[in-house]
Amino acid sequence: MIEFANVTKQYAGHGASSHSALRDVSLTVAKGELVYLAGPSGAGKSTLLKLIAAMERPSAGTVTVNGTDIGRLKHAGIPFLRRNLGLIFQQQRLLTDRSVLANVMMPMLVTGLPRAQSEDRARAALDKVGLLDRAAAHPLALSGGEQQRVSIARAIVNRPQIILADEPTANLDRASATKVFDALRAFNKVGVTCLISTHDEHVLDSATRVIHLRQGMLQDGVPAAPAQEVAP
Ligand SMILES: Nc1ncnc2c1ncn2[C@@H]1O[C@H](COP(=O)(O)OP(=O)(O)OP(=O)(O)O)[C@@H](O)[C@H]1O
Repeated sequence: MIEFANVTKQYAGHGASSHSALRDVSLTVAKGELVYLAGPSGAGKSTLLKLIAAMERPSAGTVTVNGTDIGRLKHAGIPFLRRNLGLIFQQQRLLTDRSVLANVMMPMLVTGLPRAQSEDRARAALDKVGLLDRAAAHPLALSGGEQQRVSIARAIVNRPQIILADEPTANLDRASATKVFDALRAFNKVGVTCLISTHDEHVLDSATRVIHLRQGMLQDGVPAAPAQEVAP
């Protein structure tokens, strides 16, 4: 379970007079939910996801992830938190000097899982995102959408309870974006909680839950329809 209670985030360098990246945000995401984050550029979507992953700390309020208070989490506790998180962020690009398979094996090798077992699980993950036949390829030989699906495979190999994806379909065409969202939805179907920021209207229109942010604040429900013209 993820809980934000009156969370404000102000980055260092943001003066007192400037706006906060998040302002007094309270929300709950239950285990197994699929939630999209929507809002214009700069609305605070990435900040919200980074707070869950302890990549940032709240300036005020509390962020709780599976009972852990992120604001009080010691540095040494971060790897334990992240073990339950599958992160799909722009900063975590694939390593281009090794194969797709090696990229997906990496999170398991760093936790000390034996190589043979890591390879089996990496192949199974690549199969789930429809890319097993590209295991030996190098990431740069793949399309943007395929690379993003490899990132998803890499994010889920350690069987996280929660997937956080920050605009996973930015710069992808419709067909590639559909495959990326299908892969994420498939993991949600087997019980993984998913939080996905996106501008993709296609996906937002059919979503069961969308959190709208604007200038760091939650917008309740769907944005209001444009004002009706009043007949003279
Ligand atoms: N590391 C940082 N230092 C200072 N300000 C930051 C930092 N990261 C984000 N901000 C500011 O916080 C606000 C929210 O940014 P954030 O990246 O969370 O928005 P976003 O909704 O994810 O935007 P986008 O859709 O463009 O990715 C913006 O005003 C941004 O400039």
